[in-house]
Amino acid sequence: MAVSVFAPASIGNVTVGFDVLGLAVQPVDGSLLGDVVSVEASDSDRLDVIGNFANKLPSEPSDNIVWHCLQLFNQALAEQGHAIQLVRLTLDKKMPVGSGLGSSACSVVAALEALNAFYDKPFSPEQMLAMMGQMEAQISGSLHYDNVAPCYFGGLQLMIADPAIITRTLPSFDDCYFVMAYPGIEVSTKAAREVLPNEYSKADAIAFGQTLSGFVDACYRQDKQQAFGHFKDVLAEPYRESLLPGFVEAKAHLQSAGCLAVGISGSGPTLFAVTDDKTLADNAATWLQKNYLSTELGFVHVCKADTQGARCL
Ligand SMILES: Nc1ncnc2c1ncn2[C@@H]1O[C@H](COP(=O)(O)OP(=O)(O)OP(=O)(O)O)[C@@H](O)[C@H]1O
Ligand SMILES: N[C@@H](CCO)C(=O)O
Repeated sequence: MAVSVFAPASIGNVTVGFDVLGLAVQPVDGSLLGDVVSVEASDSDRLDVIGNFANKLPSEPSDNIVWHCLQLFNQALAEQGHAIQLVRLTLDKKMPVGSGLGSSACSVVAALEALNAFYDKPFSPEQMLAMMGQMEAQISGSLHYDNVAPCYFGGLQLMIADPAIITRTLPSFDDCYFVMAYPGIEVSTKAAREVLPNEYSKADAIAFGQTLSGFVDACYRQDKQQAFGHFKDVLAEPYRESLLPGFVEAKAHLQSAGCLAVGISGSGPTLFAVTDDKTLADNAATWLQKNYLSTELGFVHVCKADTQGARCL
C-alpha cells in the first residue's frame, strides 16, 4: 500500500533569527502549500516527478534530492540491520524552486518521513532530523535547519547549538496572519548566501543578539508589540534586498498600511507580511498580487502558522 506524506512551506530566518529560526505556514483557504511524496513497494527503485513545478527540477531523477534521500535512508537502514525493499517514489512538486519557501526542505522532509512511515518508523525524530539536515546541506551548500525543522515538526522552531537537541519549539503567534508573496522569479540559496559578508561588526553582533533574544522572550509572553516592534535583520536583509526587485517599496507600503512586520522569507524572493487583522491581511494580499509578482508563476497566500508539520495524507 502507498504511503503519502505532505510537508509544508516555511519561513526561514523569520527575519530576526538568521539560520536559527523558522516557522511552518499553511494557507487559511486549506490549500496544500508544500510537497507530497508517496512511497510504494515496486520491483525496482524508481522516482517519478509530477506537479506544477516538476519541470523546474533536474531532468535526471538521480539529480533530484528525493533520490539522494532514498540512498541515505537505505544506507541508514542497512547500518541498523534492516532488510531493504525496492520502492517507487512519486514526488508531487507543488513548490517553486529557489523561492525562499523552503522548497528543497519540503521535498527532503516529505521523502524521508514517507520512507520512515513506509518502514513503520525505524528512526526516531532526532535521527530523522539529522538526516534531513544532511540532505538540506548537500543542496544548499551549508548546514542550516531553519527550513527542515519547522517543516518536519511544525510551528516556530529555534535551533539550539546542542547537536543532541538541534531544535526547540517556541510558542508562536497563532492569531497572526502571514501573507506570503512569491514573485515568480528564482533566487538560489547558495547565491543569496554568497552576497553576505564573511565578518560582521561588533554593533551588528550586539544588535542581532538583542533582537533575537527580545523576540524569543516576546514569544513566551505572547507580546506582539515587542516581537514585531523591533523586527530587524542586520545580517542578511540589507545585503539581499538588491536581489529582490520591488522588495523595498513593498515593505514600505505594507508597513505604512499597518502590517506588524515585513521581511524576506528565507533567502527570498518570497516576501512575508505579518498582521493579526484578517481584513488587512486580505488587502495586503491583493496589493502584493498586483504590485510584487513579476511573472505568471508568482502567487500570494494568506497563511497562519502550521503547527502540525509533516503529516501522512
Ligand atoms: N526535489 C527538489 N526540490 C527542490 N530543489 C531540488 C530538488 N531536487 C533537486 N533540486 C535542486 O536543488 C537546488 C535547490 O536550490 P535552493 O536551495 O536555492 O532552492 P530551494 O530549496 O527551493 O530554496 P528555498 O529554501 O529558498 O525555497 C536547485 O538547483 C534544484 O534544481
Ligand atoms: N537561513 C537560510 C534559509 C534559506 O532558505 C538562508 O537565509 O540562507
